[in-house]
Amino acid sequence: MWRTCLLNYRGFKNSINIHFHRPHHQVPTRLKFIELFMTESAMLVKEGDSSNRVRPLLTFVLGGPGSGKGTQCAKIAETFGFLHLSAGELLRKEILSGGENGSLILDIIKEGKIVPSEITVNLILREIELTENRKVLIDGFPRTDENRIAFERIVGVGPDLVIFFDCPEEEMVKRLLSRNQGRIDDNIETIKKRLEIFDKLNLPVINYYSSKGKVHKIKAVGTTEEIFEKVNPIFASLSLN
Ligand SMILES: Nc1ncnc2c1ncn2[C@@H]1O[C@H](COP(=O)(O)OP(=O)(O)OP(=O)(O)O)[C@@H](O)[C@H]1O
Ligand SMILES: O=c1ccn([C@@H]2O[C@H](COP(=O)(O)O)[C@@H](O)[C@H]2O)c(=O)[nH]1
Ligand SMILES: [Mg+2]
Repeated sequence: MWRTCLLNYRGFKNSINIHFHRPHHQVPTRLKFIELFMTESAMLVKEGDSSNRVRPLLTFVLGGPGSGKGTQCAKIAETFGFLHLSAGELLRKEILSGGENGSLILDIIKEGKIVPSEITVNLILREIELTENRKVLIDGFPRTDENRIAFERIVGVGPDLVIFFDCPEEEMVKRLLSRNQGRIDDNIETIKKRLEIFDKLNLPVINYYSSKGKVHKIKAVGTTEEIFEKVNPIFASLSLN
């Protein structure tokens, strides 16, 4: 049995209808996902409801270890209804679930190094495929230019915006050493390595997105609430409904 799907693509100037015709049993999630992601500004237009984005609004949230990415993402998610995906958390879950890459991931995290892109991108992709939420925060990814390129290759698009929490090293170290969540990488030896990797590999990613005009840099000092006061207007100014 064949099925015809209609996608109304609304660009900045024009609107076109795209018809997909394919066997009913061949509607795999990945294909659906590629369709959904085929364009930066694709919108599914239901009659009387233009608020239903096809492609999720993607936000990358970056910053050094302990800069407060997770803390602020939780507040953004709660206030603005985003799905919060922490790449580090997905990798830690993969270790705990005894997945096939678990021991490799554990060894890499202990050293503060970066997990191969394919593994992380596929974990993120799986979560995006599972959710109906069209507003997604990706916390702590991409960590390297290679991560960034792999994401764009596999997913087909980049972020709509990037938040960069800029925090002094000594503040980050202080926060990490008092986090007390039993993380294997929250010890001073691994923290030093994570900071080095951040400077060497993650700052170039931030610079890349800055050159594209996508980065909102937030000075991440002060209380959680003070920092959120700087974050809030960025999301409040987006048309999220
Ligand atoms: N503004 C703040 N002032 C003081 N402590 C904070 C602040 N924001 C977060 N923290 C605390 O600092 C620690 C690190 O914060 P968080 O986990 O949000 O950082 P992160 O950027 O996600 O770190 P990582 O990269 O290691 O996952 C946590 O214990 C958190 O409660
Ligand atoms: O995209 C990613 C994200 C994380 N890692 C590894 O996990 C740890 C912890 O990440 P947090 O964001 O601090 O929770 C990080 O130091 C890396 O080792 C990764 O490889 N790729
Ligand atoms: Mg975190």
